[in-house]
Amino acid sequence: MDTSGLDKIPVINLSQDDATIVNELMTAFTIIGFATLVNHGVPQTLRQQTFSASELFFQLPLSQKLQYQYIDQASNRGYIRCGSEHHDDYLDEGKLAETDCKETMDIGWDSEEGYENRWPKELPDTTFKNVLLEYFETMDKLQLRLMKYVAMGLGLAPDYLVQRCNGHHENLRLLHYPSTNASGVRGNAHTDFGTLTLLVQDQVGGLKVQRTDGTWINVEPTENSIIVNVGDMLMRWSNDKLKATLHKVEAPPHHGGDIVPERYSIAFFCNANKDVELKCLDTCCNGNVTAKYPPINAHKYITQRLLETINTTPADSKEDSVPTNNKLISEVGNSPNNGTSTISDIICRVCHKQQAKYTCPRCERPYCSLDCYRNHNNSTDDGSNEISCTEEFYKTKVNALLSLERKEHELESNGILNRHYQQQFQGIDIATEDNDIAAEILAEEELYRLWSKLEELGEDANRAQLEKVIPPSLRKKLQYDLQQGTAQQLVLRDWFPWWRQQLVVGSKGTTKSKMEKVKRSEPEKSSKTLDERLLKLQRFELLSLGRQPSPLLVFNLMDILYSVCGTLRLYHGIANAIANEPLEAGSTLVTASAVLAKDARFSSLSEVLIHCTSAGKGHEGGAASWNVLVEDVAYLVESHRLVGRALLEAFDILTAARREVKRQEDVVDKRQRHQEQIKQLSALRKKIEFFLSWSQHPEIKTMLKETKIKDEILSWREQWMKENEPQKPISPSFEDVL
Ligand SMILES: O=C(O)CCC(=O)C(=O)O
Ligand SMILES: [Fe+2]
Repeated sequence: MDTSGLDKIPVINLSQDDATIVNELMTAFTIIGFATLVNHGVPQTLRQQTFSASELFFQLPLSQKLQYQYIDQASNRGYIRCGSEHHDDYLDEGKLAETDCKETMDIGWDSEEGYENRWPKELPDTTFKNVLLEYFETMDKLQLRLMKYVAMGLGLAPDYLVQRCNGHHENLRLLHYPSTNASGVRGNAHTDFGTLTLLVQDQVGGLKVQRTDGTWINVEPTENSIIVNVGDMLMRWSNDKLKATLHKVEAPPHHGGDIVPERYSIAFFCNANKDVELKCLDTCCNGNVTAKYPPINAHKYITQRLLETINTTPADSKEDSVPTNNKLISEVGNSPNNGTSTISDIICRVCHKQQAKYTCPRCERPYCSLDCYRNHNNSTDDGSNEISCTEEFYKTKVNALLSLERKEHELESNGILNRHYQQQFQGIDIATEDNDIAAEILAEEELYRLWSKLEELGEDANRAQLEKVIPPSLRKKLQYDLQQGTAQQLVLRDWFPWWRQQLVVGSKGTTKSKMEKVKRSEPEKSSKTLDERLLKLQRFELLSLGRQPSPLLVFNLMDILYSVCGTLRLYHGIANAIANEPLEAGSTLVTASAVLAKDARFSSLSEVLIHCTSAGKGHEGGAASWNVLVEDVAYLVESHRLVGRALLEAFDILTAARREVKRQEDVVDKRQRHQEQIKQLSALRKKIEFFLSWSQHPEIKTMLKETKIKDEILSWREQWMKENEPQKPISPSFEDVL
């Protein structure tokens, strides 16, 4: 329906009779997806107390707020600093993505098992935690009341949606938009993800809702009203009958001076229960109306949307870094050196800090350094937001090239498949054939030039075309480079060990090594479904014939984790390991763990750690030295979720390796050997499964949390390093990359 004539969003009085409310609400939701609620029953004092709580929190120094930082999208709780959220889907044509100019604090249902709200110790419960919990409950009641009306309006039983939205799968978000010297966007245009959002705003204003003709309606602040809007989840559920409308926050035009004041708002995002399958409601797809969206699990949907939006690792490793959005004047309570930097067109459009020196040949985005070049993503011209530049693209190209090379080599070498692709290049004697060229590693600029040539070819380039673009001499160089790992590092997406991400987030006073500078972490598939997968694990008692879990197993677990960390580092994460080198990754994983490879048993901390100091051999050419990996293990073992994730990734690597062996079985006549490998891999998977279910046993969870195992490992490591010659990393080049 055309809303170009609409100049304000409808106001609905909730003290009317139900039938009238249903009618008005449905009209508002089907036309514009927004309404202003009055007489809603939420006490004015509670609203004021909640705003005061929010102010108290955001006025804390940044260093303190960062102690309560958002950890991950599955938990969806904690503080997110300015510049961490982006909404690239709805950019105006030709506009570059900018992060939102707001900081937020997210609070979930306080009694949810496995997730904890990050209550700031600096603020008394009476003025913060208790107030927010009361607000949470009050808003929950209001949303359930509204869901009843929505169900009635959609022709469903009144409690149909209530029953599916009463699981406290909600998220109370405090928002603070710091003062700014620039007019323009403070929060980019977006639709909300959930069912309904209940929003209250202070008197500064700036919220705008899009009309069908692309213009915007101002949502003026009014005392004591609540704005409600439809989110994508409800839009999908209702098959687009109810509209999730684009909205954004802009700095108001002027406020008597150059500086636009800070703004506070409070959003209560409501979602369907975690286990709800979101599929078109029966009353919304009948007759000749078909469902527009495929069914999806509610929790998965939200987590996925959050992953696309929130970057949990912006400049967080550096407390005092300038926020990525250039418009900030100051973050309240922050040091004055968080000041403005006026942007000109030649400021790097990736980090927004340095002067831009180069322009991406593909998207013409100015950037300052190789790092920024690697990190820049850009929406395509048609706004479809595919990652069209950088590593994804190059990776596809190089993979295409590699697979051609592979095929050829396989034929030449009589179908030998079970080999690392780097080994395949040994068939070509680079050093003797073309010594001069091969000896030097392909310069980065040269690689980029090559990439852009490849790009011109398009996705379906055939071998002849590739050969034309990549002359034989250059191919040798590229192969050599791949062999050396240099090109691989260029083509692989930056990967940062996810367990270290938590380290940067959490622990104050930890010595920060070079590795801990945060890079973009891998939003891995497995992490999205981590909790679902952990919950599905067989109970430990069932696997171990009713025996109680032995706490001594933790030493064997450490040996496995040591190997998992080394493998993931070496292969730049699970996604890459599985997609490109499942067999090699599987074999690294197994050989570097004495428990997996030799069924070894460790019975004390020092026994396993001494083993680790020498187990680097298992990671020949590996990604990090033993002391880094031992530190990795220390950070993993204190959380059953992190242990669970690491083991699940080990499990996935073994599964992928097994799949690869099976695939080869079809091609190569080596059935018996392959059958044995498959058996071994299956047995190893079982072993990992055993450790998985052990690590999620309630007693073990508590043990991991409460014992000082992390500290013991770290102090053992310090001591060992003092007493023994500090060992050099096995492969410093990988460390440098990290
Ligand atoms: O701050 C506001 O007024 C709007 C916030 C918003 O739209 C959101 O967080 O989804
Ligand atoms: Fe929103």
